[in-house]
Amino acid sequence: MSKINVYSEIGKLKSVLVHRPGDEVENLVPDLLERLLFDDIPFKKVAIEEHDRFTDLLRREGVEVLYIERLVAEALDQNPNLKDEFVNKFIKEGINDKKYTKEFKKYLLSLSNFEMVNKMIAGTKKIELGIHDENHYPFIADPLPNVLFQRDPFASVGNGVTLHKMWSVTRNRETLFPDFVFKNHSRFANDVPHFYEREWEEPIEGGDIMVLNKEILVIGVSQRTSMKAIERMSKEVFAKGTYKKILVLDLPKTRAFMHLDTVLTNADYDKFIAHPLIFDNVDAFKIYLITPEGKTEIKKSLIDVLSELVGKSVKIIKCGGDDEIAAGREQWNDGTNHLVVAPGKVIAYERNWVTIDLMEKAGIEVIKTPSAELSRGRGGPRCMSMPLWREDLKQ
Ligand SMILES: NC(=[NH2+])NCCC[C@H](N)C(=O)O
Repeated sequence: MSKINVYSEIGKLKSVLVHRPGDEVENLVPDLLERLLFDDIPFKKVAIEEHDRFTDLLRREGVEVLYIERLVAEALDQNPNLKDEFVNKFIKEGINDKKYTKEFKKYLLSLSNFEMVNKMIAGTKKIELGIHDENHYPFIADPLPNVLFQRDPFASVGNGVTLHKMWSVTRNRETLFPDFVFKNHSRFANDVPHFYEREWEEPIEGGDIMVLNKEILVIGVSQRTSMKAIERMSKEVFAKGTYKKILVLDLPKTRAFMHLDTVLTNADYDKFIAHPLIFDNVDAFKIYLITPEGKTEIKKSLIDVLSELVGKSVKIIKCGGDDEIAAGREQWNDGTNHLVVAPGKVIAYERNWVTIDLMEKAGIEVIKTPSAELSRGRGGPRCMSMPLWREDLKQ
């Protein structure tokens, strides 16, 4: 039996991967925010409460919630012989000053597997190891606050996964975790085809990958994902998967278009949520179709192309509606970024009430989840989750 089954964005969600926020959010200071790609410092206690609420809502929908930190620890428990190599790899990629390698390794190995994985995510300060030196940089290894966004380091595509080369140095270590889990955890090992590898050169992130159905993917070329990466991935999915077409949206390369899912998401067979930016910029981006025969530019409007691909006339719900202030505010707080739990049923940040109202009027059922602290990292319910199993769609 296959271990991953994600052939759409909307099929009933059965199993999802997340990360419960931990000490990493208390290892953020203003000077580090820009480099670590986190926009503010969340209040840890409330961020955890909000996240627990989010996962409770998922469980109520009958979804199995898995935690990346637990899966990595379990994979290490199951394969004690691989621990040394895993720790060496983490240190090699994460240590800020090689001269502390020995101390840092000794420290990590003194922890239980679960504590160690959480520590790798939380970051380690020099003072925790009793180190005081002339270099005032406080961390032996930086925190990884964006592990919260399990959408990005890998993506489930059909029965396989793409393991990503991340655009930023700060996020690249995050992919060590899913890479280890898919290769070694007994639930997945040797049974999940890889359509991309973290060692490959060109960047690609999961927020840009939309699984439209069994044969079509929609992928954004964005600040984070390059055309070359998509072309390389296309060869693998065409050869090893069920895929026949990739629709590529070549978006403007700005932070507002950080990932495709910050401006466009699917909510039902024929419904998408989009930010006005995507329509205001239609002339600024090109649309391509990649098939096994090659890449061609498509000179049609996005709505027409999507309607053709899903075989129905597509309706777009505008994030923030026609009020440009509401649109700007709600997109900033991930108003376009919903997790679909079943066709026409989504989990959304409750603060984005203008967009929620428009979705409800369009017949979408919206489950609201709190977001005062979670939204400070610039990611919504879709960014915080990676589906591992969705029921297949009745076409
Ligand atoms: N799929 C997404 N939109 N993820 C959002 C990631 C946000 C994160 N702070 C970053 O800059 O990488």
